[in-house]
Amino acid sequence: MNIEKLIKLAYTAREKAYTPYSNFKVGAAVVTENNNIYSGCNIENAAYSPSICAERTAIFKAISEGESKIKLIVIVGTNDFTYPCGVCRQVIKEFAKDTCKIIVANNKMEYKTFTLDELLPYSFGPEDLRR
Ligand SMILES: O=c1ccn([C@H]2C[C@H](O)[C@@H](CO)O2)c(=O)[nH]1
Ligand SMILES: [Zn+2]
Repeated sequence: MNIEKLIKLAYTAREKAYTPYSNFKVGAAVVTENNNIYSGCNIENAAYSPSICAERTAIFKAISEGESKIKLIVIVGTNDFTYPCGVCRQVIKEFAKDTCKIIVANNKMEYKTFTLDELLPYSFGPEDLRR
């Protein structure tokens, strides 16, 4: 699936965002190494801390369906470019292929592409526990 279609999928996922507290809606779409696609939105909670970001919703949907690695994630926020929070960067680290692309898009179909190393340098991950 091309990037434009994935961005559109993330826009559609964003429509489902449950954000009564922030009213900041985010959508995400991931492509797994098996070329399956999962999307997700942010889901907030009255107790605030149980809230989850769109990126983690999409990734956890993929993992819970038996996928193991993601090769691309697209993120669309409410206004301008929205970058993944630190927690989501760490979750991407856990499940990303080395070549994983992180694509941040705005509402005009414009997008920027990053590597995880750019967004999470000097990271800690699964390999650090295997030494
Ligand atoms: O990259 C981001 C940044 C924020 N949020 C969500 C968390 C919260 O529901 C709302 C405001 O922070 O946006 C995401 O889903 N992804
Ligand atoms: Zn996050």
